[in-house]
This record gives sequence, C-alpha cells and structure tokens, in this order.
Amino acid sequence: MLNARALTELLTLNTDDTLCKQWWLMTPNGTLLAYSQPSGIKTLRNKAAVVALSWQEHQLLMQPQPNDSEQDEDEASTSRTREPVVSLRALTIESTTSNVLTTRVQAGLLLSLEGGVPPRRHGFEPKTSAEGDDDAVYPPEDTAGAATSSEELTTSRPSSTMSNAAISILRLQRKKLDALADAILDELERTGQIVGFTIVKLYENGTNGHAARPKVLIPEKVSPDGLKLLQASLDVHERKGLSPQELEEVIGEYDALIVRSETKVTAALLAAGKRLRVVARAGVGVDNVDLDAATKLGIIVVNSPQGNINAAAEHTIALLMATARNIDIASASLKSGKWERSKLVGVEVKGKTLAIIGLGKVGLTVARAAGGLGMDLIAFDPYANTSLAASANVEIVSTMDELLKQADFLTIHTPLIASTKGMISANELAKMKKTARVLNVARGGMFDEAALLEALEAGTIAGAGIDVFTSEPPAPDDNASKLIAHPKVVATPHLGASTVEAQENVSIDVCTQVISILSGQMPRSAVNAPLILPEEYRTLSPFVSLLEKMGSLYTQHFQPPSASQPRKIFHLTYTGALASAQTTKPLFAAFLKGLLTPITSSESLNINLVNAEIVAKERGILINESRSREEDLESSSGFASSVTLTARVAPRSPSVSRVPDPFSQAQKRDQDHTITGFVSANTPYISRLGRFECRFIPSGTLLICRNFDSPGKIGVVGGRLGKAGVNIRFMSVAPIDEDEGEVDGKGNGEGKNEALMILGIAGSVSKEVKESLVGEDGVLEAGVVVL
Ligand SMILES: NC(=O)C1=CN([C@@H]2O[C@H](COP(=O)(O)OP(=O)(O)OC[C@H]3O[C@@H](n4cnc5c(N)ncnc54)[C@H](O)[C@@H]3O)[C@@H](O)[C@H]2O)C=CC1
Ligand SMILES: O=C(O)C(=O)COP(=O)(O)O
Repeated sequence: MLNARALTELLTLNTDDTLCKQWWLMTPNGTLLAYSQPSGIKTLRNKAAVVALSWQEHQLLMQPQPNDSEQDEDEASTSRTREPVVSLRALTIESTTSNVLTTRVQAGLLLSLEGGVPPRRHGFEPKTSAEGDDDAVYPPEDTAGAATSSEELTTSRPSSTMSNAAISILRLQRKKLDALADAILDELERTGQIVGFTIVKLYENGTNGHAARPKVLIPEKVSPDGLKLLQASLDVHERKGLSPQELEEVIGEYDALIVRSETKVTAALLAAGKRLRVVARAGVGVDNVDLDAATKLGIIVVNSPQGNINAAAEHTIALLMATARNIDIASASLKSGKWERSKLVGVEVKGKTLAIIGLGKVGLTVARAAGGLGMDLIAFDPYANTSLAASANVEIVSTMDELLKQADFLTIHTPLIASTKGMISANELAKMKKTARVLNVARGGMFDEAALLEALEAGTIAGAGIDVFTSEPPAPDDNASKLIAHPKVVATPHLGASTVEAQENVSIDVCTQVISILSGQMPRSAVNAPLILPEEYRTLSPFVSLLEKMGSLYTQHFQPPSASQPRKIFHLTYTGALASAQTTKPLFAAFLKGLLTPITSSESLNINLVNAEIVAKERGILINESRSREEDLESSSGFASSVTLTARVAPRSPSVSRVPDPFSQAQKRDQDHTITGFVSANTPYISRLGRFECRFIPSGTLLICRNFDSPGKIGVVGGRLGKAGVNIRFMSVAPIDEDEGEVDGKGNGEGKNEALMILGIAGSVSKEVKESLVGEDGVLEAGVVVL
C-alpha cells in the first residue's frame, strides 16, 4: 500500500533550496499525490525508488507564452514576467545505486510532455527512448511543443491559491505511467533496492493502478473559498446530513475532517477515523471536539481563532439592540397587521452599563463597539489583558457579584469549559437588576436555561438575546424551546458566525491548515499541538529523520525481542548548533516513533508531535533531553550538530562523591547503551554504536557483526554472504573507541580487541545465514536491523 502521508513527509523533510525548487509525486493516473513545500527538495539519496517530477521555476520564467501574440500589450507582459511557464525538468528516481533505471524512465516519460519548454540539461542526459538511444535528447526536435496526440502530457497553470507552492498539475499519460510503474517495481524487485516498508509504490490499492489522494470529509456547510484550495491536492467530499452513526461508518476512509458546530466529534468517531490526521473546526469553539481523545490518537485539531470574531461581536450588538428596542416583537406585530407603538417602548443603551464575562477576542470587540454606543463597560475575566481592557475603557471588576449588581446588560464571551458551564444560574440572576437584559452569543450551557426562563416569567430579568442553546436545534419541549418562544426573548439559530465574510475567513483559514498538515507542515493554530514555526521545522527536519533512525536502531540492535529487560530511560543530548533549537519536540516524537516502530504493529502506531509525550508516559518510557554547546564540535568532528542517545538500566541517584571515580564511570558506561548520530548534507549518519566508533548511513537492511579485530574477518563474512547469494551494498568497519577498549565494565580489559562490521545488504539475510557467520572464525555476534 502506498503511504501517501509518509511520502509527503519524506518529500517535505528533504527540502533543500539549493537544488530543486519543488518535488512532486504523481500517481499513475496523473493525480498529484505529494509535493514538497514550499520551495525545494534535496536529492533523495538512500530513499529507494522515490519517483518525483522536479523543475526549477527560475529557469523557466520569462519564457514567452504560446499565445502572447494574441494578448494585449499589458496582459502579455504580465504573463511573461509573472507567470512561470512550468515545465518538467527531470524525472528522477533516486535509489541508492541505480542510475540506469533513472535514465530509462526519464526517456519514456519526457517524450510525452506537451508544449513544454525544453528542460535544461542537468546531470545526465535524458534519452528519447526506453531502449536507450544514447545520442537523443529530450525533447526531440520534432516533438517539442507539438504533442497533440492522446499521448500527451499537459500542464495547467499554477493555482494562485497555494501561496508559495507553484502548483501545476501535470497530467501524465496513463499508459506511459503504468509502464513506468512496472519498470520501477520490476527493477526494485530485481535489484533488491527495497527498503523496509517505506518503499514507495506507485499504486494505492495494487489492483487498478489508481492512487487515491488524501481525502477530506466535510459534513457541514463550509464556504467554498477554502474548499477550492483543498481541491488542488486533495479529494474533497462534502456529505451533509450524515447521522452520527453514518459518520462513524465512513470516517475510516478520510485523512481530514472539517466541521463547524453541528458535528459532534466524539472519541468514538475519532477512534473510527483510522486514517485521520486532522480535525479542523471552521470556527472558534472546539467544545464539540473531544480534544483529549484526539490528542491521545495523535490527531491534530485546528481551528480558526480569528476568522469569525467580528461576526460574533456584531451579532452580539445586534441582539443587544434588538432586546433594548423590542425589534423582533415589533417586527412580528407589524407583519401580522398590527400597529402597536405604546406597548413597544424600549430603552436606550447609551449611558447604560454593559457587563462582559470573558474579555477575550469577542468580548473585547463587543466592548469596543459598545463603547462607541456610549455604554459604560465593566468586565469579569481573571485572565484578562489589563492593558487591552484599559485601552477599550473597560473596567475590570474583581468579583462576579460586583459585575452582576451593576449590569444593565450582561453578555458572556467565555469558552464552554467545566468552569463556565451553568455559570449563570438562578443564584446569579437573582443578584441582577430587574431591568437587566442578558445576552448569550457564546455557547448554550453557560446560562441555566430553566432558571433564565423562570426569571423572565417572574419579571426579575427584563429580557434576553440568545443565539446559542444547550442542545441545537432544541427539542420541542426543552427549556430552550420555551425560551425561544418567550415574548421577552430575541432568539437566533446560532448565527453568530454566519456572515459571508466570516465564513470565507474561517474556511480559508482551516483549509490552508489542513493542506499544511497533510503535507507534513505545521499548522498555524493547532489547538492540541505545539506551535513550531515552519523555518524551525525545516531546520530540524534532517534531525527528525536521524532521531527516528536512532530510535529504531536502538530497539533492533540493543533490544531485540529476546532481550531480557527493555530499558525505558533514555537520555538525548543535543550537541553543537542543535543545542540552540527553540524546540526539540519533533525530535522527541521522532525518537519515540523509531523506538516503538519495530515492536508495534503499524496499525496501532501513530506517534507524532501531538501525542508523543502521552504515548511515552503510557508506556513508562522516560526521555530526558539535554543540550550541550560544545564550541569546538565542528572543528573536532567536521559537523555542526550531533545527538547522543544513552539508554540506561535504572535511574541514577546523584553522585555523593565530587571526586570522579574512573572505574565506576567506566562500569557505568559499559552498562549504558549509546548511539551517536549526526547529519551531513541532509543525510543522517551514525558515528558511534555502543563501544564502537563508526560512520554509516542508517538506512536499508544492515547486518551488524561484532568480531575480533584481527585480519581476515571481512573475507570470512563476505565469503559466507557471497555463497548465500546475499549482495553487499556497502561495508563499514567500526573499531572500538580507545577509551572503551582500555577498561571494560568488568575492569579486566576484556573486549578491547573487538570491532564492529556494518554491512549494507541488498535484500534480506536469513536466520541460517546469520547464524552461520558466528563461530570459530572470530565473529562473535551477528544481527540484522532494517532501517
Ligand atoms: N455564536 C457564535 O457563532 C460564535 C460563538 N463564539 C464563542 O465565543 C466564545 C469566546 O470566543 P473568543 O473571544 O474567541 O475566546 P477567547 O479565548 O479569545 O476569550 C475567552 C475569554 O474568556 C475568559 N475566561 C475563561 N474562563 C473564564 C471564566 N470562568 N470567567 C471569566 N472569564 C473567563 C478567558 O480568560 C478569555 O479572555 C467561545 O465560546 C466561542 O465558541 C465565537 C464565535 C462565533
Ligand atoms: O466559531 C464558533 O465558535 C461558533 O460558534 C460558530 O459556529 P458555526 O461554525 O457557525 O457552527
């Protein structure tokens, strides 16, 4: 199965502005499957069989459009200068060793580019035929710009909606891509360049050759402005009117869910969403989303914290005025043919006190508008920003009682949380003036609806303007329904955010975030995930990969299933430039993911930034992180940052002695399991494995042998593998660290004459072959890890 998510991450994590501007991954039917964000990707070395289309925009700018001559002067020049003529520059298949394949595939594909600008030659020359005509180049003179047959590949113009990403959907001719897919898979199977399960296959379902794009489910009315953005790279399904049960039945197909306030995103729904990566709330309040459940499952929840604030505030003012001037009764009366004036005398708001509970974004916006109406403003909010309050002329009162007593109009703008549920009940209403009117444009449930109904009937509260209800829509016999029917109530059906402008804002806001998340980027306003700036994320990306590999290497090398007691205490030390990173959360999450992947079914493992800490806690894993700014790291080691993992048996009590004890230090070191890694040219390397100094890329199938450090061992291992038909991709010998060899944990120098041999294997090594390596010829241990 194609893992589109992994692919997108893979592409994104390998961004490097210096090489390609952008990488795209297409399915055989030409749909865009994954693309790099926002501007580039480094060559994907060691990632077998990543198929990507890449081009460099700057090479293609200023290319005249074919129809420029038909355009008027201004338009033509705009088109020349602003619109890049996107063209295929190269199709690249990266695998550790195979360039031949790349060449062959390029040939087949590039021929079918329609009307494209000839790509700049870069690296090797593409050929015109799969059979390999060495002299031919793409595009051949007679086909460039003239492909009009059904075998053509068309480019569409970049979508203006995808900010930096110059989106251009290349429709690849199906037949050729099918052939391409077959060629790749054949080649991979033949050469064995298949790395674990992360192998990129071209087919989603392996049967019909149609790879699915990530799917987004939208069960409510969300403005089309944002949906258009989604459509460029995702499958968007608007399915209104699904019952909760139907929703649970279908959610398993979807990668993202976009809701407003009507959909209850329960723990059960989230659990059924096996592929879900993001729940987006096209609005502010996330009280309809089970945040704890989402966090545990590693599902990011995003909202639009600003998009509808103004709409909600304006609606509050509308209800304020409507209750003050009996607008809805007056309107209904007039429509029923009556002309009632003396009955409908209202009150003015100017000079009256507006009491605000919750002086956040909506509360402050209401305050500013009400200030303009000449109202006196007071607020109760223990967490209010006092300088913002002062600038809006709002007096913060220290108790709710004080607020209630003074209020002529009371409005609530807090979120619905445990501490605010039922916060205005009979007790609070009883403390208010009889002439007071109350407003609720926040959430049903803040007011005790029964108590409010009673107060209105008893005449101890003069009126209410209500937009939100405990249950929406309210059942006919609910107190909410009675409130709606009450003559002193102006009611609207949760319309606070229902303006064209607000809906456009929230839709674009959350859809952009859904795209970001599904393409491996961080969202702008995640409710349950730490905020990481894109720039920072990019800097950390290569280390994310390193940490995942280190975690996986640790589990497979030091803690194979046969190991007696898994270690659960880990120390990660970030040294050098990495020590100044603002956050290391992505590294923590990646390490944990790597650590658990080899011992957990992929179904149940979804570890990411959102849930890493919870998962670690649940499994009793303690990961301590520390930073070391070794100034001379770069000069001593040749790289700017490194990470050292130390796995310990049990917590260490702080040393009582201040005098270092070399023997006990060595003994402790021997018990520790250590791995050190670094990143060079965006590629992760391991530079220490246990007691051994090494340098290898943690990727693919590795055979790791511990042997006596004496001549002939390489020959022995190489010979045995050769006989067993096992191909060696690379080999690296790791001598023992000098300090480690001097004194081992037992204090007798045993083990100092040892080395590790790390062999990159094409394909797999059977248990028998592995066992046959260990024995008299000086190989003490042999293990296989797949990274
Ligand atoms: N009716 C509608 O269509 C809409 C309703 N809303 C609702 O408006 C509410 C407020 O939204 P924002 O202003 O954006 O939120 P916000 O988070 O900016 O402000 C909430 C404020 O409430 C305060 N607060 C929290 N607990 C409190 C307590 N126990 N007592 C007093 N103050 C407390 C906080 O300190 C904060 O200042 C949310 O419930 C949201 O769902 C928002 C948009 C549209
Ligand atoms: O944004 C909010 O909190 C709202 O209450 C708006 O709800 P809606 O999206 O209109 O269902």
